[in-house]
Amino acid sequence: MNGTSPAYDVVVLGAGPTGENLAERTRAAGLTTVIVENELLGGECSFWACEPSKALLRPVLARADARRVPGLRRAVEGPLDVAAVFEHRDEMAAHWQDEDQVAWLDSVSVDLVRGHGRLDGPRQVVVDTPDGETVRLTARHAVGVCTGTVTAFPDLPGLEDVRPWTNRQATAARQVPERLAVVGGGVVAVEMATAFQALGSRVTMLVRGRGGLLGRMEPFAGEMVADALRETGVDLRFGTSVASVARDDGGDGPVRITLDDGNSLVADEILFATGRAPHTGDIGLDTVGLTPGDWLSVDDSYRVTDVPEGWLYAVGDVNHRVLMTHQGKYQARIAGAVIGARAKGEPLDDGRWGRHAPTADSAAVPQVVFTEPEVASVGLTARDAERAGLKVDVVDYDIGSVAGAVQYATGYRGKARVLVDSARRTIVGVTFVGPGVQELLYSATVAVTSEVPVDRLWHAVPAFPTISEVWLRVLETYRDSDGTAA
Ligand SMILES: Cc1cc2nc3c(=O)[nH]c(=O)nc-3n(C[C@H](O)[C@H](O)[C@H](O)COP(=O)(O)OP(=O)(O)OC[C@H]3O[C@@H](n4cnc5c(N)ncnc54)[C@H](O)[C@@H]3O)c2cc1C
Ligand SMILES: NC(=O)c1ccc[n+]([C@@H]2O[C@H](COP(=O)([O-])OP(=O)(O)OC[C@H]3O[C@@H](n4cnc5c(N)ncnc54)[C@H](O)[C@@H]3O)[C@@H](O)[C@H]2O)c1
Repeated sequence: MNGTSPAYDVVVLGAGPTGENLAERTRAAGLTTVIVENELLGGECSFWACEPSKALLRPVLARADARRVPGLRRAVEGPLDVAAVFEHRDEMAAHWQDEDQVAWLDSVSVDLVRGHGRLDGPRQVVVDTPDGETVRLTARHAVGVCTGTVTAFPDLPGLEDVRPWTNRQATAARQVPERLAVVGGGVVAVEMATAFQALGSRVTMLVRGRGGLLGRMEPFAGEMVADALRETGVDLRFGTSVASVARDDGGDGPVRITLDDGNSLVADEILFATGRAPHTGDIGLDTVGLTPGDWLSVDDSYRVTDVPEGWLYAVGDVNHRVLMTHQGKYQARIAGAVIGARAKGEPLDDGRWGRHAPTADSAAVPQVVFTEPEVASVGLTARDAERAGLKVDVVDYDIGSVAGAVQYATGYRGKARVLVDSARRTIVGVTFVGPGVQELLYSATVAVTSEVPVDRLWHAVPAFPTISEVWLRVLETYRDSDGTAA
C-alpha cells in the first residue's frame, strides 16, 4: 500500500525490547499504537546481544563452577562441545525468526508496519516498506524513538576491507576462529573474550587505557576479571591502541594488526567491542530540527529536549542514559505511563520514586557481567560517590570466607563491596564479584531502591549456608568498624 494509514495515538519507531515495551504500555493505557520495525521484532538484544551472548557464556560459567566442585572436576575436564553450544545459542536467538514476537504484539493489540521508518516533521513518520511502498503514519499524541545503537568503530584506515566483527558476527558465529583479537575493555569485550577463549580461540585483548577492564565499575571487579582471563590463557594487553588493520593474501587471509607502538599481531578475526553509537543517522531527525546521528537527550519524562510541543520521546539505548535491556524496559514502562497520563490530561506522579519518575536511572541501575568470575553491581561505586560529593562508608568483605561460598566451590574467590550513605545509613551501592553472584543482585537492588536503613537489614536473615550470608558478614563488618551496636 502506498499511502496514509489512519492516525494512531502513538507511533513507536523500533521494536527492540524498549520499543516493544513502550508500545505495550501505551496500548495498556488505552491508546491506539503502531510500531515500525525494519529488521526483527526483539531487536539487538534478542538476536545479536543479550540472548545469544548469554547462551555462549552459560556453558563456560557452568563448567568453571563444576570444576571447583569435588567429585565433579574429572567429569568436566574435556573441551566444550562447540556444535552443541552453537545449537543452544541458535535456539536462544530463536533461529533469528521473530514470529513469536509478532504473535505477542498481536496479543496486546499493537499494529505492526515493517520497514524503515523516518520522522517527517512533527508527529509524522514515513515508512519505506520491504515491498517498495511508502506508508505515512500520523501520531495524535506521541512518537517514541527506540531505534537503539550500532557498534562505534574507531577511525582506522582500511577497516571496512578487513570485514571486522561486531557483536553481530561474534554472537552469531558459525565457527570459532583460531586466533581472535578483541579491541576494547568494556562489557562486550570481556564477555566475548571469555566465551571465545573457552570455545577454543586464542584470544588477545587490546585495551587502549591502562586503567583496567570494566572502567565504569569498582576497580577490583576489572582486576579480578583480568586475572581470571589471564589464567584461562587470554593475552591481555593494556595501553595498546590499534593503528591500522589489513587482511593478508590480497584480502582473503588473516588480519594483520599494527599497534601504535609499532608492534603487530596476526589474528583470524578482529572483534571491535569499542562502545556504541546512536542508531539515528537516517531517521529524519533533520525534519524536526535535530541533528542526524546524535544521541537523543531527554528530560525526566523521556521527552526529547529541544523539540517544541513535547510530542517526541526517546527511550532505551538511543537516549544514552543506560545502555541495557532491563533499564530500557524500565524506561519504556515509565514513558508509556507518562504518555498515557498526558493524553488523559492527568497530573504526573513524578517525585522521587514516583510512578512517572525515572529515579532508578540514576540511583539504582543493576548490571550483571557474565564473566568468570561474574560481576554484579547496582547503584554507586566509591568513585561515583566521591564525584557526587556523597560521604559513604565503604564496607568490603571477602566472599570466599562465607560458609555458603565454601559449599559452592572449593577455593571460592570473591569480593563484596557495600556503600552506606554515612548520614542516612542507607545502602547506595553494591558490587559483588565471584561465581554465582548474579542471583544476589536483586537483593541489593531492593536494598538500594527501598532505601532501607542498615539497622533494619539485621532482620533480613540470609539462609544458611548460602552465599547470601555475605549480607550478614557485611553488616557485622560495618557495625564493628563504626562501633554502632545493633
Ligand atoms: C554483545 C552485547 C551483549 C549485551 N548483553 C546484555 C545483557 O546481557 N543484558 C542487558 O541488559 N543488556 C545487554 N546488552 C545491551 C542491550 O542489547 C541493549 O541495551 C538493548 O538491546 C537496547 O534495546 P533498545 O530496544 O533500546 O534497542 P535495540 O535492541 O537496538 O533495538 C532497536 C530496534 O530498532 C530498529 N530500528 C532502528 N532504526 C529503525 C528504523 N529507522 N525503522 C525501523 N526500525 C528501526 C532496529 O532494527 C532494532 O530492532 C548487550 C549488548 C551487546 C552489544
Ligand atoms: N551483561 C551486560 O549487561 C552487557 C553485556 C554487553 C554489553 N552491555 C552494554 O552494552 C553497552 C556496550 O558495551 P561495549 O562493551 O561495547 O561498550 P563499553 O562502553 O562498555 O566499552 C567500550 C570499550 O571500548 C573502549 N574503546 C572505545 N573507543 C575505543 C577506541 N577508539 N579504540 C580502542 N578502544 C576503545 C573503551 O575504552 C571501553 O573499554 C554497554 O553500555 C554495556 O553495559 C551490557
